[in-house]
Amino acid sequence: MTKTVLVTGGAGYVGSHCCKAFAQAGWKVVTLDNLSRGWRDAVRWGPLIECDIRDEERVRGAFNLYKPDLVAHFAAFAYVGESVSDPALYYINNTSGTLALLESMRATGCGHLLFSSTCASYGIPKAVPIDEKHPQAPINPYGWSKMIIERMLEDYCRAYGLASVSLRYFNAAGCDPEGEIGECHEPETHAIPLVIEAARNPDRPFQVFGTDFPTPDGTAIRDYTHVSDLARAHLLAGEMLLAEGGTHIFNLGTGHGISVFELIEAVKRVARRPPAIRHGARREGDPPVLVASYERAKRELGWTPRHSQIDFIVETALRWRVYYTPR
Ligand SMILES: NC(=O)c1ccc[n+]([C@@H]2O[C@H](COP(=O)([O-])OP(=O)(O)OC[C@H]3O[C@@H](n4cnc5c(N)ncnc54)[C@H](O)[C@@H]3O)[C@@H](O)[C@H]2O)c1
Ligand SMILES: O=c1ccn([C@@H]2O[C@H](COP(=O)(O)OP(=O)(O)O[C@H]3O[C@H](CO)[C@H](O)[C@H](O)[C@H]3O)[C@@H](O)[C@H]2O)c(=O)[nH]1
Repeated sequence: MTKTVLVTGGAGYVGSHCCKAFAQAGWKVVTLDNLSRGWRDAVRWGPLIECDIRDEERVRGAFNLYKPDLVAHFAAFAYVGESVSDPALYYINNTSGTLALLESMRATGCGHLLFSSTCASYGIPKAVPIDEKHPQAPINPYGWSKMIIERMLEDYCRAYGLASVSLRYFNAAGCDPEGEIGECHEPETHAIPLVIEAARNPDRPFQVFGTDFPTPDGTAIRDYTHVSDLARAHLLAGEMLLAEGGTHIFNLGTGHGISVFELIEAVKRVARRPPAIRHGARREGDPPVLVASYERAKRELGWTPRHSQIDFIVETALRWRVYYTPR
């Protein structure tokens, strides 16, 4: 029988790629998004319910109508800097919003959830690669707003039987290889789209946030993971969850770090143009190195990244930027 997934935040970057992956695997997909930071035209694989996750009456109506087997919960705000200047926004939208969603699930008998967590919940790592047993010590309200949700999910499992998987993404990167959807944040703060922009437009140079990190080339190292690989992990996690239940946590990364200078070189190679660059100060709260161990996802989900070579990430992001961006 066809299974149904309700995707909160499905009009956003990672959520829309997941909608595509589930639809391609034969699932019925329903998106629930208030379009506060998402895009109507990214919703291509099923209906859009334009609604806030905190609007419990309408959310419960959607659950009663579509009777989803699984919820994939992406809806959140995700700007670290904004979370520092306006933490209330993050605790209200992310943490309290998720609590409202959990209550709607409980009221309507939906018992399976995939949750977008983040490597930001680890804070400054004590050792890399980071595995799931590494202590969580967020250094900003965004990370806290997500870590508290992981805790809620454990308690909801113990008391009410809610089954969940928290997926701690490292840096989501790249765009749909078929060019149907891509990354559109406004404002864009992520490194890859900004370096690409700097290669296309010398008037918009890319500012390197810190060249004095304790790394081989002095710039910060991140684990860029192709968004289509993340999407496939959600599908595998959803199937596992329906079969096994329980509370699970998985890192999603590649185990391979790329420095900001290496990223700039990759864009130069792929775009065949040198991006305009400025060297700037470190951004507050940026750890020097964030690299995942994804051994648990490999072992328990059978997941390994397939599309996360940096040149392919840049190629797909560039293709989207050139052909598909204007909205
Ligand atoms: N992009 C990354 O590198 C990254 C890394 C780690 C974790 N995450 C997490 O993954 C998820 C998706 O991130 P993204 O980059 O796709 O963000 P995004 O902003 O592109 O998408 C988020 C979507 O959620 C919607 N939304 C926000 N608040 C809502 C609410 N209250 N009700 C209904 N819809 C709401 C927005 O309109 C948007 O469409 C987030 O939870 C984020 O914290 C992202
Ligand atoms: O203009 C810029 C933007 C970024 N960077 C650098 O590029 C790297 C990647 O930065 P991003 O902003 O693309 O990504 P982050 O690693 O800061 O953030 C990602 O990981 C976070 C957890 O730390 C959150 O989960 C967030 O949602 C997710 O995008 C960092 O070293 C950053 O300092 C620059 O040098 N210049």
